[in-house]
Amino acid sequence: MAHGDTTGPFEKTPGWLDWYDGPSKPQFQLPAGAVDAHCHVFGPGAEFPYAPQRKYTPCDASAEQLFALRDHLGFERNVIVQATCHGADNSAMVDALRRSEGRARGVATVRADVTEDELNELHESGVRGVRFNFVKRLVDAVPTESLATIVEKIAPLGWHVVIYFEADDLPDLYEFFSSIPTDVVVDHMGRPDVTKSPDGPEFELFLRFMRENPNVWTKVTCPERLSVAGPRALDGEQHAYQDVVPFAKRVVEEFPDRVLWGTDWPHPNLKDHMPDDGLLVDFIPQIATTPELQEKLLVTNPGRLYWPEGA
Ligand SMILES: O=C(O)/C=C(\CC(=O)C(=O)O)C(=O)O
Repeated sequence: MAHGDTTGPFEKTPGWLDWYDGPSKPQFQLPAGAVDAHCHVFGPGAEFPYAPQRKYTPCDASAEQLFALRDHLGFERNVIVQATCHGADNSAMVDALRRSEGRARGVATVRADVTEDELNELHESGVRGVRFNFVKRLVDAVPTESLATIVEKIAPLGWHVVIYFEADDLPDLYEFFSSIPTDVVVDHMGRPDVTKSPDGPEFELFLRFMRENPNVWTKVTCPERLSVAGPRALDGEQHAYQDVVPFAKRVVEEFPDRVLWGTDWPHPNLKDHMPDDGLLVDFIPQIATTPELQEKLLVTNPGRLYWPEGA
């Protein structure tokens, strides 16, 4: 695939899977105003170099390519999340926000010594949150004291905190997460092990975390990352990732006003397969089964968090 060769001066991580070229048109018609609330841009590396401390080197995935996918799938807007391969240099993401003509908001990575001026500039470009990543293969650990400093700095701007962790780590992080006073958005339902029961103790802890903390939201995203048994969103499959459905459906039904959905394009670090993004959109009606739930998941909820002033 041609796009996989465009890494500029960088060499991709061996075995890297490039994003899917020529995705199908979804059969599911997205509601007007739908937001892809979790996606990334990578580079292009020749223009926005990847960070020296990165744990992976992706293929390029530019703002233009993201916006073309948005239009193809039928989304109106994007939330672009800073990817760890760019470290705390948000310039590729900010450049994409500036080019989006108000149709994208961002989630940045910042360090504890970030200044008020820098935060104001990020805000002006469309950033509305910061991401704290606890996935060990992606980042080196940052002390929670530094993260608490960041929270103090971003709270006056009305921003929220996106947290990315694996289910095994929730017990240790539960108290810290519960202490965050801003809105908190959990990536990918806290990455449950879907070979376990959705009614078992591991997922119950995550549900309890959401019940006890009304400021906590979650993205019911990444079935392609969480699924073990498939089937994969390829070759026209309309019932992909059955093993993830009970988890995501349960969350959508219990917390309809605190869920978000996104493609996760360009799907960093998938090892097994690269999904057809059109078929990924067709996953949505399996987990949000009524027009009311779909409207909240795709339009109302991301609107409240990222465009509270109105579209
Ligand atoms: O795209 C995601 O959400 C998941 C990622 C990558 C990531 O978070 C990052 O690079 O910042 C993953 O599990 O490798």
